[in-house]
Amino acid sequence: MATLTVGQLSEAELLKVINTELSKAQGSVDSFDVLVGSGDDCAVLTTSDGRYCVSTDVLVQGHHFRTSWSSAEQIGARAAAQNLADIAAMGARPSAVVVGLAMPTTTPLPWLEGFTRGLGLTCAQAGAQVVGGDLSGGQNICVSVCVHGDLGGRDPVLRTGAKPGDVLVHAGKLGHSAAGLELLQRCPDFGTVRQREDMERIFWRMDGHTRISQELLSSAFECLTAFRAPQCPLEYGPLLAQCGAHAMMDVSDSLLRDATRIAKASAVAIDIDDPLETDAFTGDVAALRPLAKFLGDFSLVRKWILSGGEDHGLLATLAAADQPKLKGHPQARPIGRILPADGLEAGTVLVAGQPTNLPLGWDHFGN
Ligand SMILES: Nc1ncnc2c1ncn2[C@@H]1O[C@H](COP(=O)(O)OP(=O)(O)OP(=O)(O)O)[C@@H](O)[C@H]1O
Ligand SMILES: Cc1ncc(C[n+]2csc(CCOP(=O)(O)O)c2C)c(N)n1
Ligand SMILES: [Mg+2]
Repeated sequence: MATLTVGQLSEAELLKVINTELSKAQGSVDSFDVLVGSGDDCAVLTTSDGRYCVSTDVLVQGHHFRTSWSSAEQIGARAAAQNLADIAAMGARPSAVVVGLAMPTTTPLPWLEGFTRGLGLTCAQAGAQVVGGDLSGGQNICVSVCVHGDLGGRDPVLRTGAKPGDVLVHAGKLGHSAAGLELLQRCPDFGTVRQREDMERIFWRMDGHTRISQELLSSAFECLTAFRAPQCPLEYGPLLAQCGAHAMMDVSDSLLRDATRIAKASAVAIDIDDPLETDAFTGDVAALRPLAKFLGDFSLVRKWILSGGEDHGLLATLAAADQPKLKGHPQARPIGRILPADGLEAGTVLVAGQPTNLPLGWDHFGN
């Protein structure tokens, strides 16, 4: 039997499909923030201290994802993850999400089910509930997510608070998503990969001479997964806030570009350690090196870490005296320091004390 497309169902029938997936995915969410959920003109929310963090992020087919590169579940998970990361970046806990979805009538119904499942499960894992949305037809798939967060009585951690003398800390992965993107751009066949072992024959087709090691398969699969559905360590947002973070944001465009944003907003300069010369980046370098070696260019590791985006780790600045509070939380590692702007333009970002000519990272309009 041919697969149904969304154009063969009415909007009300599609909403039933969506709600069935959401109730399966979200059964475990403790929804004390949600006074009225999906089904009316608005949801009604509450927070523990009367304040909300609110943010929205748009994902456009061909610009943020391709259906030939990622499964529907992964696209749903990515849509949730990059929004949830913005809430964590304020030091808050995500509570409720609304989702706008435009799609062509030819979209297979299982795609809608998978997308909803991926989004619902990723929100549920973060303790957030999908409380509504909107459906529309469109030429391409376009997703717009709006996320709300609860500060739990703490002050929000802004981009403006970095102080000279602070330590620059990052929690999460760096460079993985950019490496996954590079793999897909160089060889779109990687879009068909569902498990690690599927990669071996594709690497063989690319280069039958190189021995395909287990390290290469793991490295490539980890990067591909990070690109398709990034995993922000969301719990580090409130943790860093509790430890006294002065400034914070999630790294969406690149470490260099987003550090520049904090530096400009806080009127300071930032010096990032060289990823290839300091222990802080050992995990990222080890994961990225086999893939860079296969692609024949070890300098890609440095470029992916510094100029690659979309891992959605948390970049924060913290007084040096507060850094020991992060002991026992290994994902948060010091990767640099905040300098006074004197003698340097505010917003300057250095790498190992030197200006860098690496690309600043993603810009939708300036690339
Ligand atoms: N179209 C818009 N209208 C009004 N404000 C906007 C618009 N686009 C972005 N902004 C605001 O500009 C600020 C900077 O945006 P930026 O894209 O750096 O933030 P972000 O949402 O954290 O980015 P990312 O989506 O990459 O995580 C944010 O406060 C954002 O809400
Ligand atoms: C098909 C495809 N091509 C290129 C990219 C790379 N990309 C798109 S947006 C972005 C930065 C964050 O943007 P935003 O601030 O909008 O979240 C990056 C690195 C991709 N994800 N998918
Ligand atoms: Mg952000």
